[in-house]
Amino acid sequence: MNFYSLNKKAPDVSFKDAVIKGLAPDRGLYFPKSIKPLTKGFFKNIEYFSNEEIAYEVIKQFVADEIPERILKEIIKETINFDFPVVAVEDNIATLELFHGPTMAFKDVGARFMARCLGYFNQINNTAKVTVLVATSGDTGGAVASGFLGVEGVDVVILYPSGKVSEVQEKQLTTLGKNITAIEVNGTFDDCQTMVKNAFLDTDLLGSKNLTSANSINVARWLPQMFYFFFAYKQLKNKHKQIVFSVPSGNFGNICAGLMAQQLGLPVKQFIASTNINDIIPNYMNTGVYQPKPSKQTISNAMDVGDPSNFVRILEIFKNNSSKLKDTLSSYSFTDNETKEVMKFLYEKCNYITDPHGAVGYLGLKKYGIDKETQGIFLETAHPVKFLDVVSPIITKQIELPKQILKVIHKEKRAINISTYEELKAYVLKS
Ligand SMILES: Cc1ncc(COP(=O)(O)O)c(C=O)c1O
Ligand SMILES: N[C@@H](CCOP(=O)(O)O)C(=O)O
Repeated sequence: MNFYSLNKKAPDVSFKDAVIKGLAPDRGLYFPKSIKPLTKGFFKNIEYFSNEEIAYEVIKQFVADEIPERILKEIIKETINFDFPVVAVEDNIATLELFHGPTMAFKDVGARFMARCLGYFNQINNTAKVTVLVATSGDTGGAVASGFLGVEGVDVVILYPSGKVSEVQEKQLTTLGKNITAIEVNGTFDDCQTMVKNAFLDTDLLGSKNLTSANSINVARWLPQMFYFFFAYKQLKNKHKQIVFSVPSGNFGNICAGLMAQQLGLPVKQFIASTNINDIIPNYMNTGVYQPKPSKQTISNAMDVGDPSNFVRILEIFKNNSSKLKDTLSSYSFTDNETKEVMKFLYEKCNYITDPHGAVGYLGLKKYGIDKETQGIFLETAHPVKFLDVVSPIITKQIELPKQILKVIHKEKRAINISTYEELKAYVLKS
């Protein structure tokens, strides 16, 4: 399968080249040339497929023959070797828990898949060292650090906004060492993301380094995020109800993967992009004007994004037809107070502890309105333990630290402080 740049000023590339480049030379995101729906038989029999078989069916057209079937199946097996349960929360509302992986956030799936694809391509090409640049508002960094730790021939540089990630998130991305370096940026997530994008245009860097991105910019990070929408569907007892997914959204890669799953034939009535007060897309849906803004700090910090990268991919799926987009996508924004109130409600009335991002997802379903003909599913995108300072006072009890967190929480943070792109460039050039 070939991929084209959404800026339409760069040549088409194969899956392998899209993964190795990350971003197209014209700064556009790559998008698949075609999307072929899966067969009716696949959906009819989905309950009888293992998660690995489902993931293989979903991804194979995009990877095509660039990774042999046996190796792709092995990559998938290693990527998704944990659970993705759908848990009932109240009548007609369930949550898809995406936090059972090594860093307890949904990013583990994309990061592990991409690390293995890149490792395979490096091995067959005998490529010189690759530098993976990644910007994080919280969870991508930890997942990429864990997914790429010790991968031969790959150095990872993670940029994160100083003082704007949780303690657990910071430990996950700053303590692993080896081929992983953390850069603490005096700025916002958007500043980090802009620095990463600038690096891809910098001829000095491109001349001396093989750079790629492990943000959802990269198709091997983004596309596997389709898998768990199918895993959720497989688990639904009543598949005749109308399905509504609410996806807590920041950079919009995850919801865009859900919309891709729908293009493959997954029967979803509506997607809801639920955001915190960083409301660029809710505003776009109301006004038709895309107006990026500096991001504001919230308790759902991983969604503090003021210029979501993937919205261009969403527009492309709908061929820029805003009425078709509105038929399928709704988007609502919620304040921190609303989020805290609903976290308390869910704990006290439904006996379910959400993290602040999942809580925003739940609020989205409530605002949309779920009746008895509908099955609402909100994505619980990270484990509440990643946000102890927010969650503990709300539920007024201690949460036990799981083994994944105990592994890093007492380790020493190591990060390089920078404020400008020039400092990043100097670091990458000398590394
Ligand atoms: C816990 C959590 N929820 C939601 C999001 C938003 O996801 P996306 O950036 O794909 O919209 C993130 C960021 O990746 C996250 O870490
Ligand atoms: N919310 C993200 C921001 C980066 O998103 P990505 O999916 O493009 O990597 C984070 O947690 O870092």
